[in-house]
Amino acid sequence: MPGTVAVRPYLLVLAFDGLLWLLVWLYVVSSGVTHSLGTWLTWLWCYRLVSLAILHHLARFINAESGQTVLMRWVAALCLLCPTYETVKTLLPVGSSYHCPVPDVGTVALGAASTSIACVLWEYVFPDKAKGDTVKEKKQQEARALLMRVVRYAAPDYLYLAAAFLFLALTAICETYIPIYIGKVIDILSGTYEHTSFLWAIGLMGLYSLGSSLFGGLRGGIFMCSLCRLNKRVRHMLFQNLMRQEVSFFEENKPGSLSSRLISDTDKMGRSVALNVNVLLRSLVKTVGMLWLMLGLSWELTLLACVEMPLTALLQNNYNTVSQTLSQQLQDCQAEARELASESIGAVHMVRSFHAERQELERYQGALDKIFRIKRRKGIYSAVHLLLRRMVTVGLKVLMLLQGRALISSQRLSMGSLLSFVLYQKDMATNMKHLVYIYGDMLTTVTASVKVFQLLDRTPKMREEGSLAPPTLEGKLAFNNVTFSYPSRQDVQALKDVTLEVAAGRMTALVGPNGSGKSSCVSLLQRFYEPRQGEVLLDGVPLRDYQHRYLRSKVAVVSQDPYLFSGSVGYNIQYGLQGCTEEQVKEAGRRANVDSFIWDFRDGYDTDVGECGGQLSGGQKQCIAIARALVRRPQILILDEATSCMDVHTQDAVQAVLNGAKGQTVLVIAHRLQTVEKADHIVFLDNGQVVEQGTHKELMDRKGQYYRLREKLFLED
Ligand SMILES: Nc1ncnc2c1ncn2[C@@H]1O[C@H](COP(=O)(O)OP(=O)(O)OP(=O)(O)O)[C@@H](O)[C@H]1O
Repeated sequence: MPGTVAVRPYLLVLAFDGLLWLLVWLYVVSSGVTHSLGTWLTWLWCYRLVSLAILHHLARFINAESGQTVLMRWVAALCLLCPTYETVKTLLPVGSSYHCPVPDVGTVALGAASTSIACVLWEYVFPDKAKGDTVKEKKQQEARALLMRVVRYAAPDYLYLAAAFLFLALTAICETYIPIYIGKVIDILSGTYEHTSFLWAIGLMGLYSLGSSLFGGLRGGIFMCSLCRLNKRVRHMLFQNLMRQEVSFFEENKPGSLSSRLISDTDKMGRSVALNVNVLLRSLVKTVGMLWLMLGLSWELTLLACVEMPLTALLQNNYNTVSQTLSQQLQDCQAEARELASESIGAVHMVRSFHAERQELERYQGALDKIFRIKRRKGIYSAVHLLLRRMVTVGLKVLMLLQGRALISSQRLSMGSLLSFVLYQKDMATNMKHLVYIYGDMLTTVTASVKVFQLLDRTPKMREEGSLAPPTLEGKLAFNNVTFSYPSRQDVQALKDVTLEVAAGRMTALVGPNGSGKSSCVSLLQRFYEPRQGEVLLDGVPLRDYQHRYLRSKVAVVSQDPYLFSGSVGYNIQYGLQGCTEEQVKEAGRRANVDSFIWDFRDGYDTDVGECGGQLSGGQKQCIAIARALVRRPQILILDEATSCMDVHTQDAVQAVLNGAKGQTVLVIAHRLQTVEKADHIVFLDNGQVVEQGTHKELMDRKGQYYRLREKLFLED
């Protein structure tokens, strides 16, 4: 509406509405009808609903294309404001003396003016264009869409919200009436004292104060409760969606920033939107009520008070633009500092052993300096803004007091009324400020919420899982001309046209120098990534055609540095398995040589492993990880240097168990010649390519790379 929408249709609708009112006034004056209040209100509602239908069609007729929605919204507000206002007025004590059957010209004009101002403000804050042209317009649209989305998420709590809004409105109404009674008390005290009037005024003032505190408390409590529920809901959805994402997503997004989105941003989003809506509604109810009461006291002073609004709005709008950019920068810098701190603290052993404390301190200091600079700029802008706003406020207050004095001298205003007015004006300025400020706050929230919603909307980049889950599986794996690059390093090929076979029920070893692509093969077998070209097959069928759950139950992987969750040893062994018995856990533990150390712990399998298994040695963690794989009785077992931290004795014991598994396909990556020698088939990888393959004897006889590099490849036993 502002600036871009033609004013003509609005003027035409207004003129037509004026005509309708004129007919009503003429009819009432000429017929001299008198109705009861209830009948009259029903009549007024019917009349305005009919007006709505007429004006709606008129608006459509005169403005077929642009600005339709805005115009329609304005027409609806214009028609319904008057009966709503009259209805509310009859419910309030001050309005109870009301008996005029038709709203006068002033009320109708005020209604039209308030509707227009409200619509301009609304369109200004939330423009309704399908496509925003400028960055600012796009941001405003985003804010609107976001608000609607948060409102949708809050929908299940509609009963709580309805109660909270009811109490909010009651609080605002009670607060609005307090200054009127303060003014009355002053007038009674400064004029001829009437005890009954004084008691009434004091009593009503107390009653309104009590009501505002009581309803305010109820409103706050209920809002908090629904806010907590909203937070819980959004966090649950976000975590659920994060869990669905592909592995490369977690390589590109650091855990620190993801958990920050999950915890602080969701909280900020819910809190800020809820608070904004809360303040917005309260300010709106109070502003309308106060405007009405202020007009009753003096229209000249009301006009002066209203001048403050556009000036403050202008200042606030400029400040919001700067503040929003700075807030976004601040948020990014804070996330960076948090990330840095958690990385350094998490890797404190590494930092200590490399004597890198100073370096880490400097990095953190750099991040803190950035935050400080942004905060300083924010502070300066805020101070200048505050100064300008104060100057406007004080200037207008002086003008108002001068006018107030003139009104009192001409006996058009009492001292008490001036006091009530000053109290209203102060409150009014705050409410106006809130109404304008909320827009800025909403935009600031967008920067936090947009990221939350981006994460909520993100669909995993892995192809959908298949539906295959055959009852029996042979266990034959094959790579057919597989070429693969990590998503975070697209330009480097980790695997180049790899073709290899892992025979069912046999043991195959992958060997090669560091960075040759062994672990990348394992990652593809786990379907953490998709090959860029070629296929990874299980029993001749592409891996992606199998159900995820099925694959996880048939293929178990043990890595060199297994992750243990905080909890007991038993919990870690049966992690992700449902219906696993204690006997099965212990049996797997026995086979994986967990027994060699578990009984030294007082609580046996109930011993807590500490955060990330920090209370266990590397070898012990590997034993538990092997037990975790064995308890699943997988058809295919993949060991990626899974015994590297174990002592020779433990390695031999575990290896004996693994070798003894009949019919199980085993793919092993190892740096011990003894392990590799025993494999039925050895695949030698170098620089992402298969260079040689065969049995140990065949490869030794060939005297190729395997033969030449074996001293470099294998550790001394
Ligand atoms: N997550 C990753 N993101 C990007 N590149 C990676 C990632 N993991 C490995 N690479 C790169 O892929 C290539 C193959 O690495 P891979 O880990 O498969 O080698 P490897 O043979 O298992 O080495 P090692 O014996 O040292 O474990 C290397 O160049 C490595 O830098």
